[in-house]
Amino acid sequence: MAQNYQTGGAFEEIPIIDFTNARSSDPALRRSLAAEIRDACVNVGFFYIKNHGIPEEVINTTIGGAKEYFALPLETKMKLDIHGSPNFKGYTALLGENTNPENRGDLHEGFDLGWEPADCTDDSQVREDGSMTGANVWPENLPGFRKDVLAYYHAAVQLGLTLFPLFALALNLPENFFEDKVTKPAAIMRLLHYPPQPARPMEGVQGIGAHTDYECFTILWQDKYPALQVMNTNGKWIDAVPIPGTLVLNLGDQFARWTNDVFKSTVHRAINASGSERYSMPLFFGTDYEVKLEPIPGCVTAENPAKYEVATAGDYVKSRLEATYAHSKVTA
Ligand SMILES: O=C(O)CCC(=O)C(=O)O
Ligand SMILES: [Fe+2]
Repeated sequence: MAQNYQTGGAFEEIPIIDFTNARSSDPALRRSLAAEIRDACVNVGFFYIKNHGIPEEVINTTIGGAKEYFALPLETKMKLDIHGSPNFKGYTALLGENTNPENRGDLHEGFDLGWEPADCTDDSQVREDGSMTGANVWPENLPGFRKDVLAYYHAAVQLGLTLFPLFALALNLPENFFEDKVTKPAAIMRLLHYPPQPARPMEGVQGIGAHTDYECFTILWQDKYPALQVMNTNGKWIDAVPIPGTLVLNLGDQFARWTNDVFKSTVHRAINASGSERYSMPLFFGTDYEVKLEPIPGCVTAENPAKYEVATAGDYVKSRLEATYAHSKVTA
């Protein structure tokens, strides 16, 4: 059935959506929340989640661990260099990543991990179901770091799983439409540290260059220092100012491809001009590796003909990650 996805003009602000009713047993409340989500996804591609349900304590402990980790000597951190990882896990040094090919490198350092059980202490339980999965790597001599980071990872994954039925409703699909497509979600989490941008930054260097995310959606925690900016359809940068107690959600390219751009994957960047050290934690929520991103029913119409080649979700993300890290790859 053809659907009418009305889009408004260029957005000037990012909506705040209250998730108190996300798990309500009342279908009318879930539907009303889905309608708000739909508006945000069709017009903005970004929204804040209020009452997201992840305890502050879990967030604070994980960020405390991130600060300790990034304070380690560079030499120690480089032992887990992401360029030595077959599955994009481990440490990215300053300028080690280049999200916008027109730039020269991103002024942040990062630590990347994927799924493993919350209480994992060895690698025997690691899942092997696509080339981005497989063992995480962990720093030595940081007691509690693995457990603390995994506590946030699993809380954010649970929040992500709550979102899929709402996205399905937002697309006028049955609530369980995505259920069999996220049985072992390819969710990649990053800890990010942005040093203050110098007053006169090197040309082509930003905290993170203008880009779209690669997966279905990203759940982002950001600290109190403003840096994130989102581009509206007029090419104007809109500040995604930190709002205490909220998370930022943005859609990525998997969803844009899957919905034939009915859901927007919006360009964004971060520039830390605050003068302070800034920390953030994105969790990129992809579907199962082998899911084919074929246009979702109702998203291809005479007015909105198919725009994308069908790709496998995992292959698509992998090719984008390879391009991101290629600029600093050390070849033997
Ligand atoms: O740190 C931020 O605010 C944004 C991070 C981001 O866009 C990303 O990692 O893809
Ligand atoms: Fe991003």
